[in-house]
Amino acid sequence: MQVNEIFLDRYHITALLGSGGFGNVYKAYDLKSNQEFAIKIDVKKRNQTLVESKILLDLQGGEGIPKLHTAGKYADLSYMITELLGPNLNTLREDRGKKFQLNSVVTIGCQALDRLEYIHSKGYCHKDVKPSQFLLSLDKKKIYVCDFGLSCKYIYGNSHIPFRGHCSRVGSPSFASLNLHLGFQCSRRDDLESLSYMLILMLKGSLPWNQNKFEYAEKWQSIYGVKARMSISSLCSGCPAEIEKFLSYTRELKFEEKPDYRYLKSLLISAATVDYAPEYLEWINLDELIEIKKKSKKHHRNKSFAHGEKESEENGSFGSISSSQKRSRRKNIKNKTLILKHNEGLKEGIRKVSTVSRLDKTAENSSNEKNKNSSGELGLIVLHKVKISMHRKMGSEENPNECPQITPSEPIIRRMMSGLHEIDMSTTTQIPQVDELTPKSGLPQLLDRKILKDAKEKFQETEIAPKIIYNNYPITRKDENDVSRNNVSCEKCIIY
Ligand SMILES: Nc1ncnc2c1ncn2[C@@H]1O[C@H](COP(=O)(O)OP(=O)(O)OP(=O)(O)O)[C@@H](O)[C@H]1O
Repeated sequence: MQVNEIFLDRYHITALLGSGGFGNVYKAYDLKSNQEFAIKIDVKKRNQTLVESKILLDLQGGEGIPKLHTAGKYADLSYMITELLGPNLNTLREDRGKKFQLNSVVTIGCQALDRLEYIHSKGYCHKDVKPSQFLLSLDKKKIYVCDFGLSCKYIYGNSHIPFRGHCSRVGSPSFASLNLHLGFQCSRRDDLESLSYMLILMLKGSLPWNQNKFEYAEKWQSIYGVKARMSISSLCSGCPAEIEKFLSYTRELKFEEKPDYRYLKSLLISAATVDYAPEYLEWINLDELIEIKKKSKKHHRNKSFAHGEKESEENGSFGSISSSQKRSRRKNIKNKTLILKHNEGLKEGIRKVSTVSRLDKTAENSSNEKNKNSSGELGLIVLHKVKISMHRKMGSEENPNECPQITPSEPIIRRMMSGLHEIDMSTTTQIPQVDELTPKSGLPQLLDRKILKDAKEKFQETEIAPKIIYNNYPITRKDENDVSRNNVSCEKCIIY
């Protein structure tokens, strides 16, 4: 196939987009529909593209999965025609000085996790996770995953495939998990370990085992030697600590274990800088980002309406809070305070808690944006840093009306202490009740000294960072430095 040829009497080949182990991918203009497509042609004549198109068909409908237009055989070549996408992350990385900014890596990582979770939910492992398999959408705002040529089923019906050794090693050795190097059967964990290496590469600009050029025959062995010997901390040196945790977690997963995608995502979010904006990608300018956020807010609002939630449409309204509270909220933004404030209308629990946080200029703009449009519902808040801590005391003698922090109710603390990983704050039973949060009630009855003491010890002696989920938004991060005398433990959260 050559550029300028007409394929199937219909597709004018306009450029070669990429070529890999199995075939070439071309950009083509469809003379019939006047649309552009990507055509993958199996130059090795092994029908690999047909196999891939069947997997892609199974995955259709998932976010960030390229739409399959058609597939078939032409002479002895198999081909697959899909939605045209933008550049892959590896080309982009090379063009941008080999690295991406931390916050871009967080967005890429979160979206890649979503894509992998979706693929896994369909019973497949991708098996070749690396930056060149992740493509940007044409507007460069979203990450797609492509190339299912090596993908395989890990689950049939409800049964996980059995563990097997002595498997042939395929894919890219640079991103292969240690278990793939050892010839172990691929399962979900391997995709995630590969994703860890991809994140490290995007943050650091190189991987230690790629310093030397190895011959293909010795590549798997030589790379394994470096990868297996190197400690996780040296491999992740220069990266946020969360990346180290990310890699450790993925390496510790058992063959059949279902990965905790939410936990991994919350690690990434915690690694971001304070001014992180969801969906941030360094090549998108700020105006576009605000547009994306507005759209997602609108989407969320529509969803809230669909669930029958009442919403104030008044501009500048914060739901049911009073004008003095609005003023104080604005003041807090101005004063750069980081406070989770409660208001009088706590009957609806955490939904009525207004979050005030001033992080930086971007965050402030976003806060104002939110002030104009949203109902003050926590799930809608973007770019806000929130502190949720377990306080013995609510308010203070001098200012009893001030309620600087939320006190999780006893069941929440108990669940945290029992080592439970997730605390779902979106269900009413777990939302702190009015009485517990009313400053006048003084010490919340349920939080007795013993519970606080035990919880404190538990948090200090272990590395447990319980996840607080609100409306499916993971909002957790344990902040070890923030354990003050009166606090049991503090969770620094980013709600996104
Ligand atoms: N839908 C698409 N739109 C635009 N470019 C694409 C598309 N699909 C693939 N490409 C480009 O072609 C490259 C190779 O595609 P793909 O990974 O599917 O082929 P492959 O032969 O399996 O490659 P490899 O052996 O390197 O994994 C991608 O990295 C990407 O840059």
